[in-house]
Amino acid sequence: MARKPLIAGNWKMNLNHLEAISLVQKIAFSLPAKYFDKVDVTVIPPFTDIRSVQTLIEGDKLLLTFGAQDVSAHDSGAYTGEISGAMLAKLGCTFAVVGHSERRTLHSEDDAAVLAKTKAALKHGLTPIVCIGEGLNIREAGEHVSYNVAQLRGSLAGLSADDISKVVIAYEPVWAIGTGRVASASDAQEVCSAIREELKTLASADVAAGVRILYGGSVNAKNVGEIVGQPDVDGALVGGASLKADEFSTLSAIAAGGPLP
Ligand SMILES: O=C[C@H](O)COP(=O)(O)O
Repeated sequence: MARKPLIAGNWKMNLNHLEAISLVQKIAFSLPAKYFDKVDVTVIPPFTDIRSVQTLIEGDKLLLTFGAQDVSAHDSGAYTGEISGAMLAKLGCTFAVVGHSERRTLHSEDDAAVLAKTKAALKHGLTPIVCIGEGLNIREAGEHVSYNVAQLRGSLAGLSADDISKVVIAYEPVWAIGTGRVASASDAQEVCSAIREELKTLASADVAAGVRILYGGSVNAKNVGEIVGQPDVDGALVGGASLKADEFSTLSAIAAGGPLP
């Protein structure tokens, strides 16, 4: 089954709302409509930028989509600091990242918490980008495949095949995030292929064939081509390189199969 590549730019805690507008304008300017037939491109700004990004994208009818870096497991109520899926959906978000390794590590989010957020995203019509990935110790012990499969099972536990068909999975080896140390294309393929195999068990072969699996970790315009050229890698979750308009547009164009902007 043909899967349209997805390039998602996770800005993390960078750029205020004015800087956000400027970056989205630059990306949109350098990626004309023809690219969007072959690649989906989304930006994932901080919560405080989302309204500005929405106004720009909807007002100018840009073909980019946007999403959030996290979503509350709760719908509403006394959860100071949290943002609900309903709020994000009302803002027009397409995606919500859940279980990013920085949330898992810095905010002690375990698979159960990630599952709850995945369910909340789905409930409100958002596409969860469910992140999994091993640390360096696991990789060096050669246990990365079983570790990622276990994290996948925990993060999707009990979801119906229909729900699983609506998620995006992002494989992000923690040792490759923000380090400049990118996994080799075959490393990425090994784990992404194991993820797809497990999705067959968790859902069905048809569902597994349709789910997009991204790689994340030091992706840039130089390495994206080889990575997304792997049979089970359907795009990238991009951190640092998504903050540079030229780099992000170029790597999105490469994922679309060209031509370069
Ligand atoms: O969400 C994105 C990933 O954490 C990758 O970040 P990076 O491209 O800066 O390594």
